[in-house]
Amino acid sequence: MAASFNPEEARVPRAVQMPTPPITKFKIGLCQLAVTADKERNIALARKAIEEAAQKGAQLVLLPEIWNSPYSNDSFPVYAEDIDAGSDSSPSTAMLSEVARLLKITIVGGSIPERCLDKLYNTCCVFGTDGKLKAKHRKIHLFDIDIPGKISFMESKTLTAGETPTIVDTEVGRIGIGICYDIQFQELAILYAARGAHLICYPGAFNMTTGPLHWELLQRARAADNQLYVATCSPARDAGAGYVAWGHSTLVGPFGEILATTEHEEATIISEIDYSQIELRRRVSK
Ligand SMILES: NC(=O)CCC(=O)C(=O)O
Repeated sequence: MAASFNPEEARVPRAVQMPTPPITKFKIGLCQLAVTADKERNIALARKAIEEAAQKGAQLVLLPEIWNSPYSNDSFPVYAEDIDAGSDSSPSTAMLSEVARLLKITIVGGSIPERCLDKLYNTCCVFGTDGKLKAKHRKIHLFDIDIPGKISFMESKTLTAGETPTIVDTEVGRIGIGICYDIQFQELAILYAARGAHLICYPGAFNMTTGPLHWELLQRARAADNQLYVATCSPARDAGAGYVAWGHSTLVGPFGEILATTEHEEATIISEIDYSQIELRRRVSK
């Protein structure tokens, strides 16, 4: 006998009570950076892009996954920084801290390879308007892929997986953090929504195989399912790199709508976030 299905019993309330954000409307800047093998240049370029975004009114700036180093297992150990050992050991995060403080903006600092004791992580640092480190997210789901003739990459060859979700209260609302492949795991986004996130930021470097298939789809799905904002930021595409990034940094609203996006070249997107849209979304479709 077929089991009967009662949609009323099956229905789970989706609308989660969210905390009142400190600000309802603000501009976000997504800096799609051209990453090179020259770390100092990468840091200088990131600084310039952040300053330009802030000049255009961005109160929150998001950087790409692995923006200070080429995205490769050979590079991760060479470019890795000890974030907890202070600014001398981590010029990349020292720069982020300084610009966040000087410009009084919140920075979700993409990710860099992090060295901690004998381990390496793919780590995102969040800085508040006072320049203080508010949170550190270590990529939980390492990207191991092998599609014959298309793409093969094993982050787990050099990196260790993070163990904890990261949700942080900032001057621009409650933000959940995921790094790239973390976006494939809906349960992480559900958890952030359940904990009252207004926005999930995913620095990410999808590639020429999975980018066209999944990048936009996943961002819109995470935003629409959880009725919140999703922001992503990729490195710009370098067709000559060992790993070719898809680009297409994007902001998606709580209805699953694309609010702003770009192609694959170096670019900074400035777009508005309006958290009253989350309430509206949750009122119209409980
Ligand atoms: N850097 C990454 O985690 C890439 C993830 C990706 O491309 C995917 O398909 O997922």
